[in-house]
Amino acid sequence: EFNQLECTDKQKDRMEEFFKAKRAVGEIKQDDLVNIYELGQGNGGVVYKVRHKPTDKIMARKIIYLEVKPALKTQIIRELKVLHQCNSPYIVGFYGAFAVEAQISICMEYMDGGSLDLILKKVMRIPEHILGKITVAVLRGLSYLRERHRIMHRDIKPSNILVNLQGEIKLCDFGVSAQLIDSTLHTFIGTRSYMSPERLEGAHYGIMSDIWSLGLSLVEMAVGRYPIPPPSMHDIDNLFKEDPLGNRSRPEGFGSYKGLAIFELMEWIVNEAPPSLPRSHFSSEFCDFVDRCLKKSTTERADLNTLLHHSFYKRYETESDNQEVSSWIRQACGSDA
Ligand SMILES: O=c1[nH]ccc2cc(O[C@H]3CCNC3)c(Cl)cc12
Repeated sequence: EFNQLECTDKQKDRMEEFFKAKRAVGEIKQDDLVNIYELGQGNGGVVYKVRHKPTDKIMARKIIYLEVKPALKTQIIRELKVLHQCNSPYIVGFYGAFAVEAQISICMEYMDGGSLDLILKKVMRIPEHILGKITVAVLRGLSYLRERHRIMHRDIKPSNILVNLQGEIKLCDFGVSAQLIDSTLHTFIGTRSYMSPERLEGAHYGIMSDIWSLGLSLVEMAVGRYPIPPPSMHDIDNLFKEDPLGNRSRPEGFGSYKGLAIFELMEWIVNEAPPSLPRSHFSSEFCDFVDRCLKKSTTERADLNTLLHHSFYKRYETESDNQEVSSWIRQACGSDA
């Protein structure tokens, strides 16, 4: 089910625990689930924290409303079954999927730390050593999807990277069902794009497009705001001005930052220079890592294997314990705001 070699003993134990819980749950029926509250929205669906009554198991349930012909709905459910084989410490667990009328439900492992976009809103910026651990998890998750399932993620961004209080970091919302992708392409709503220049131009795209999205996501989480158009040095000084009271309130004008309209953003990504990290606040390895991810030309951009040998990745791949991330997540979740 998953490559024994790549997992630490603790990761193996956790995977076995999940498989045990999944066997206890068995086939999920709509009437066995009760909604607790909404967790997030995205990719054409709403995600709820739910309880599976027969086992009292807490899960995340993504509901996608799709008015499609029954034949397509059956195809989507069949394609989603591949998720039963997606077992990795870096991919969020899958309990099952089912369809009722125009609703498709995807039931997944609940991650009690939430998604990184919501955490970012609370903590303003994510420190470099945490971003190093996030980079390791994302690259390993992308490698797993490519090596074992020959798929790319298609939607790498902070809101699709989930964390839990044990310090685990996992990917969700990757495009496993071709039909579901086709059926929800028109539902794009959003004010930002993590799509690579080649994808925005309608050219062929693949895993290299995920690498661009990772680079852009890392710059956003490091600086604390969506990095297009790139913040000026003045903006950076403002963003990093440690408030004397050390409180978390954002500098004035931050919240009211008027971003570009989505089309202008896409034009900027295609026509202007890519964003980069200010060397004044980050290590040269980190700056170099994101520069290699954010090359506009796919031939210059680093591929997955190059990044797995990059000094920034190497610096964080050794520590296998989640303790450091766990305590950071706990203080982030605990922080008021
Ligand atoms: O706990 C979760 N487990 C699985 C999935 C999931 C998805 C979530 O949000 C979606 C919507 C925005 N991006 C991902 C959120 Cl906020 C949480 C979870």
